[in-house]
Amino acid sequence: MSFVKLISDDFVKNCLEWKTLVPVIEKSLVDISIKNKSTIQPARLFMDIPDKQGLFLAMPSYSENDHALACKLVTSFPQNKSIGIPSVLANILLFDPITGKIKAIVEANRITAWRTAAASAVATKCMHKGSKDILAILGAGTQAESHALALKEMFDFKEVRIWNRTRERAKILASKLPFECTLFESNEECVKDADVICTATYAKEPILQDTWVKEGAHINAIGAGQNHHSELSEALYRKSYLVVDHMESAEKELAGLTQMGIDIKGEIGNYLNSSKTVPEDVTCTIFHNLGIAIEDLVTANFIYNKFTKGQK
Ligand SMILES: NC(=O)C1=CN([C@@H]2O[C@H](COP(=O)(O)OP(=O)(O)OC[C@H]3O[C@@H](n4cnc5c(N)ncnc54)[C@H](O)[C@@H]3O)[C@@H](O)[C@H]2O)C=CC1
Ligand SMILES: O=C(O)C1=NCCCC1
Repeated sequence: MSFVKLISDDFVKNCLEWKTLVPVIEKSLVDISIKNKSTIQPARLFMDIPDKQGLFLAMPSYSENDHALACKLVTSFPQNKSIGIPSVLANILLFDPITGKIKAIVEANRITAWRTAAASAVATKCMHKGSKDILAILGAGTQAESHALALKEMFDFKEVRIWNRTRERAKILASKLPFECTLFESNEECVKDADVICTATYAKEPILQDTWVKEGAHINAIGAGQNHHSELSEALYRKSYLVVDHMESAEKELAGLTQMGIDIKGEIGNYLNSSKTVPEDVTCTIFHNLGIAIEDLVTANFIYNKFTKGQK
């Protein structure tokens, strides 16, 4: 008799480190940009839960190369924070890719935080060739934390800045990080002269304006859910070079942007494998990190392999 394996966030925590995860995520981003049937990932399903301002997402994917079939089920309930529960809660179901039989449920709160930040790190390395002295993070939640950790580890920024709507949360995040951070009262001051900016909030109105961002800066836009483009001002999009993780998802989730005539230049995988390059004369670069299922699949598969090895 075989049982479904249950793999907890505590186990995941002990398996993940940036230097091993980042290349795994990079490869998955390249794989998904190769349009053949060996890597499959449809645009995800969003279900609104309006009375709770919540979202339920189903994110299936398949990779022949990784010999893996998975579906992440994830909820986003921003109000959870007020009762001490993470806003984003996720589980990944892993299936046997030959029979379709379920083999594991991997708790994926940590995976979601880390794979997203790993994708931003990959995009930053690929799209931003300028200096990496100042990192500014807007937001102080789970994603802000993983982004601060990943980007500091990968690029050794001299200064890490944090702005949050409520300063108390920014203070809590700063106290958890294993390096010094500077806290800002104003988002405008926080991003001034920053080389790399990450936006990781639930803001429904822009928290980042074009006039605040220095020429040549790179922005990783992470937050906001179904309407994924509300953190950055329209003018900032218009003056920037915009790349996404997955075109098919962006056509759906960033439809608001394309309807305004803002051009999505391509998928990060095409830049990673050098079939496209970011022109040198662009004012700013934006990576729209929507978050894609293939990143969850490769990370969960990596964890599963560690888990089953440990059981032998
Ligand atoms: N791109 C991706 O792959 C992923 C994106 N997300 C998105 O990232 C964002 C942050 O998620 P978590 O860090 O998990 O949530 P969290 O609840 O841990 O942190 C949210 C942060 O946003 C701030 N915030 C909330 N409402 C705001 C507003 N109206 N204006 C300015 N700041 C506001 C809060 O103070 C907090 O610092 C969300 O929009 C979420 O949907 C989350 C997971 C994956
Ligand atoms: O990719 C994910 O996972 C999520 N993306 C946006 C909303 C919360 C979860």
